Amino acid sequence: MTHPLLSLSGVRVVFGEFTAIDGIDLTVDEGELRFLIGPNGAGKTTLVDVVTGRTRPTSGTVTFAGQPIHGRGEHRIVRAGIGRTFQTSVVFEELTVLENIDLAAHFRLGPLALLRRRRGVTPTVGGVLERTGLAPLAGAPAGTLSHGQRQWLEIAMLLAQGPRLLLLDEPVAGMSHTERERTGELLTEIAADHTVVVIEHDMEFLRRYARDVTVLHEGRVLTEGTVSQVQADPRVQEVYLGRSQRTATVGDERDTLVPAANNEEG
Ligand SMILES: Nc1ncnc2c1ncn2[C@@H]1O[C@H](COP(=O)(O)OP(=O)(O)OP(=O)(O)O)[C@@H](O)[C@H]1O
Repeated sequence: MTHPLLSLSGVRVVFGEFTAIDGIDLTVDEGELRFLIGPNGAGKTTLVDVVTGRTRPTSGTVTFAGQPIHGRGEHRIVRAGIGRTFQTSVVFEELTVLENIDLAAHFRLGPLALLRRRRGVTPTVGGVLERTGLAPLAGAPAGTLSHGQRQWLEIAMLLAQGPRLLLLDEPVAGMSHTERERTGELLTEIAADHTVVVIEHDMEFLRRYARDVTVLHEGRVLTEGTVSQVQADPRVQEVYLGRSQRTATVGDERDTLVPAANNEEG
């Protein structure tokens, strides 16, 4: 039986005169790999900001593992077991891969744990290095990593904090084909023992690795379902294709959904 790990109920976020999130109800069950999609400005990042305590909801509730967490600060939410990556990198470039992961592992435990930090590779850090394929690069300064390796380092830093829920913001943006494949495999593997929510624009990646998808539009949940179901939904096509007809420029394929007829799985 599945249990909701994360529940949002009636969440609204208003910035001045602008309503970025307009009454969202959303449930993510323990063990899910959920993709969150939607055109630019749909409210995806704001939603993640609300869950992670970066933005306080104007109204509504957020419950994690049965506890209300809306209104808690970011550090407390990390300690409760929610971790996120950002669109922009947060690694310390001059520190090695190992040092970055080690710092992240101690961050959740608080300032005293950081001060008492021992030299060497703890079992947690060693396990994360192996899992993310970064073990051979443990001694390399983070500043020397490729774009893909840096993204894996950020995922490794999250894993080192031992979260139950990971929120990943566009993990394959800017990656090569090979790096995307490796990231897809890594996400699938991480989802075997974590709950994972991924914001992603890359539709090829979505078709390949997504199970359940929630589509946001103008601060609301437009629809939810499997990749095939949401691709076949005329409202989803309208939102994406309507938008791309109005604003897309040549080469801007980020938000283009392939129509259902082209969906091999459908
Ligand atoms: N601090 C803020 N103040 C005012 N408006 C904001 C603020 N943060 C976000 N917004 C607005 O809220 C809307 C939703 O933004 P959000 O970044 O959540 O969308 P998104 O779906 O993540 O888009 P993208 O795919 O472009 O990242 C946008 O119109 C954005 O301009």
